[in-house]
Amino acid sequence: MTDMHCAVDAQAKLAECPRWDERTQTLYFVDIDAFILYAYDTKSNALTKREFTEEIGCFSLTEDDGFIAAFRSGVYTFTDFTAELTPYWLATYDQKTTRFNDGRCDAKGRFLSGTMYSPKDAFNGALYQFSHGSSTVLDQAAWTSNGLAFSPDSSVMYYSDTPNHVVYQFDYDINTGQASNKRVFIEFPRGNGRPDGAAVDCEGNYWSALYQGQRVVKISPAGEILEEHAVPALYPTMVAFGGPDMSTLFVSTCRAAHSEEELKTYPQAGGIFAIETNVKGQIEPRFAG
Ligand SMILES: O=C(O)[C@H](O)[C@@H](O)[C@H](O)[C@H](O)CS(=O)(=O)O
Repeated sequence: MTDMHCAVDAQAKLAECPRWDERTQTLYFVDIDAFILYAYDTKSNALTKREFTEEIGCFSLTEDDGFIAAFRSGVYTFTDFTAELTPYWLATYDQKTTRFNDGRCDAKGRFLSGTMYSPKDAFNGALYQFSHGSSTVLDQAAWTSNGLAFSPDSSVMYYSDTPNHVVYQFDYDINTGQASNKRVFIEFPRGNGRPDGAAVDCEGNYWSALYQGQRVVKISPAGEILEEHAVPALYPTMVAFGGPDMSTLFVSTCRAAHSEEELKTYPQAGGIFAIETNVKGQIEPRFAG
């Protein structure tokens, strides 16, 4: 396996939600705190951006090549990279303390996204599910919703609460969208990184970006750490599989959390890094409406 290299030197405040478009070989990602959605065309190396007026936490592509995205004020759709936003679900939570953070679609095209409750004095972070105009709260017991991912057969849903250093598993019924039997999948010791964004490969392994842990870990479905990969930044935030054969692992990173002294060691923090793996990732499901 090759070392991790910088694929996009974005210098982002908080790069997150890398998402591979297999149809166009484009890597999309956000800079949450700069209110930006980026598109990196891997064929031309062109990087384009769209600026919004609030934090964009995460997004999924749609079946008709549009976007559904979760912001601070709610969930919106847009038909292409530059199209105007159409409200899908407006926040019922307190926007002064809460915003959407991590999310993705399940295999039936339902969009799920969890919220980040910044005061961290109550477990107000919730996991929402959106489909055909309706919304459902699947869980409400987190500080920072993160690490949402699904097993290849959709029978297991993963969901992390970053500041509490834990990743949960749920049983997931892809036909009904119901999640049940919440249990701890893995807990990480304090002081050496905490589970941020994640992806599951085609073999069912859970790849987790360890925020403040300077690495990505590959974890078996049974919860055994199989591999660790160092990241040239202290704060990896999320991973995504992509590339011509879906075996490239992209890793987004946060720049703003580094000190000026740390940035001398990690000058490309805030970038998107990449490493070739010996497994294939799942193609991301698209929002069905
Ligand atoms: O990258 C993310 O998912 C969050 O937006 C980050 O801010 C990060 O996960 C969060 O800050 C971690 S924690 O809440 O400080 O533990």
